[in-house]
Amino acid sequence: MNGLGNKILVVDMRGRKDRVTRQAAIVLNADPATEFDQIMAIHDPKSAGTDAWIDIVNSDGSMAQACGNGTRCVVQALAAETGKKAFLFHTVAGLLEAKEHDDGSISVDMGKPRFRWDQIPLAEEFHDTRRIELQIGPIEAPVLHSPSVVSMGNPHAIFWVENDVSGYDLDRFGPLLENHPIFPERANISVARIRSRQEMDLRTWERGAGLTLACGSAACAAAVSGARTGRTERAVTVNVPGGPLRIEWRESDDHVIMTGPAEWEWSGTLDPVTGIFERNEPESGDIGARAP
Ligand SMILES: N[C@@H](CCC[C@H](N)C(=O)O)C(=O)O
Repeated sequence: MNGLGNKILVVDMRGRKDRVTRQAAIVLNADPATEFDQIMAIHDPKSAGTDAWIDIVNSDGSMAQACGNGTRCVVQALAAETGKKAFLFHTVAGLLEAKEHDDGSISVDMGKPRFRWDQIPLAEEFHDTRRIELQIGPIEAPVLHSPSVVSMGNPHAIFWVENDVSGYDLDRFGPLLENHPIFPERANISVARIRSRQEMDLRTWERGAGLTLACGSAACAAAVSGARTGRTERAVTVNVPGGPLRIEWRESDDHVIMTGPAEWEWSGTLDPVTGIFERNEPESGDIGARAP
């Protein structure tokens, strides 16, 4: 599936006790036919009242705590299978409520952002995470500097820029910043350009996945950071290379709600241990399969 071009493999692990292995992720990502940004592995629920436990695996085989676009894909797959519209998922980061709307768009409650330096986490204490001392490029004329940092369950750094976000060499700076010692668990690195108090453009170098066409949790992180630094309102459109996402940081309960599309592409049979994969014929009726 894809969520605004974020390439997601939704893997049905229900009824099994094992998990998708790191080896399977690496094997799948090495094949252009199955390369992906994230795997969303749907497991049987671990607690009453929830619909599923979700494991999130990046294309380098590392585990992630949040994936906004992938969660929308899971909602669409399960909604197509069950006819249900509303879901409650469990991940390592906690509970996630999500629903499919009548127009096919999907909203995910991404929970509360966390701002404390040790929640993100950062390697050293910063009192104000709206702007931390971090820069890349020549000292006198840094290319990127002073990001806002926030956890949406996973760590994000948002660098505010003045120029077109596509002009920044994230292929080069992304890996350096992702692995900067200030981020002990690495971080997702984004550049954001404000268009108005209701709109911004965003490009993201994802931890464990590299440059992607969309990163839902980064869009939430940017929206929250925009509002927190006085750049934007609490409800914004975030344009990522794959298209727009609607983000609202609700005042009533501090939760961040992300709304956008998901799209089913193809299906197949996967051995989640070895990564051996066989693609199904189109229209097989597997979970998520939709009539064109
Ligand atoms: N594409 C995702 C984020 C996936 C996880 C991230 N790379 C991490 O390791 O934190 C999204 O849509 O949020």
